[in-house]
Amino acid sequence: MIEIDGITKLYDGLPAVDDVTMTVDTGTITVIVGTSGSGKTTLLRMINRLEEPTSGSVRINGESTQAVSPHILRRRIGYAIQGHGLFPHYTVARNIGAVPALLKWPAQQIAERVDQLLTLFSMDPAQFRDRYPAELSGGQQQRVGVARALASRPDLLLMDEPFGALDPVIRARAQDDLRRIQRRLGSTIMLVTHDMEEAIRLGDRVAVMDAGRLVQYGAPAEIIARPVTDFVADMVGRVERPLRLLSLATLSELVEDGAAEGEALPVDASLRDALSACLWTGRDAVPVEQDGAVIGRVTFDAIRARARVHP
Ligand SMILES: Nc1ncnc2c1ncn2[C@@H]1O[C@H](COP(=O)(O)OP(=O)(O)OP(=O)(O)O)[C@@H](O)[C@H]1O
Repeated sequence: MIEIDGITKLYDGLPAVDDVTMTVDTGTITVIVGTSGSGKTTLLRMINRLEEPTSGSVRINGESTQAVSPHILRRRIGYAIQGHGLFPHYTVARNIGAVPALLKWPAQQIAERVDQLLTLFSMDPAQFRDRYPAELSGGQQQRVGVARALASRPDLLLMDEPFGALDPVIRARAQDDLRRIQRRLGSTIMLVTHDMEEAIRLGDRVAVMDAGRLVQYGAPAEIIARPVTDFVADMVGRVERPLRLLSLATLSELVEDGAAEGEALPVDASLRDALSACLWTGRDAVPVEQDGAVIGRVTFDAIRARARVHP
């Protein structure tokens, strides 16, 4: 568990981060979202002490970050940034194994970990482990950057706009990969973005920052349905609220007995996908499949009822 208690950072007497208190549960993704200059990066960098707080404290699994020297702390906390920050003269394997090597893991264990992570990120180890960063695509470099940050099984992974440089298709895939890998490894992740769509897609919890303050902290559905300030409502996008809610729910919630025409959608597709399929093909319902067999349908009416946000 990460406990951030009354943390503040002043630059020239002005607060970049203003008295933020929040708790992050182990094994979850927390996304910090806000406009430019709202203090997201400064908050993140105070957790691994790349910035020292003016006041307040951070505890990781009960231990104050001030009780550990910064360079030891940073070996325990993974850090991934936009543009990946890979060492250009190291191979992929050496980049990923950099922190385990500092921690003096045996070579065999490092090699196994490198191959395991490359495989998790859908990169064939035999093909990629000996390449240099310049021999990878942008999306592959970004995946190696995240693999490197996860290599030593850190207590916590901090990610600052990790997907900022990627095109929308690769970005969506990178988000799905991260989610899948985080679930698999049980990692605790804090991720900064200015993109509410990304926050909702990735976050178990979303922390909205405005002018250095934490204005709302909750599950994505709660932020969408009950924004506490106009600023949060604007960040969510008032018009898009029902669509965002639908993107959080899967067909499994609304599947019912009965037949429907046309191509089936998988039971773990989002209700937003089902709505889109209904609108695109003019259907009142779509069939739902699981393991290759149709198990029922989801109706347009049920989706519409589910999307209503009660004021
Ligand atoms: N080293 C510094 N010296 C002075 N002011 C700083 C410094 N670093 C950040 N700031 C100021 O602190 C505020 C918060 O910056 P921060 O980088 O944390 O915001 P952010 O939400 O991450 O923004 P962005 O999305 O643009 O990266 C800004 O007003 C910024 O100008």
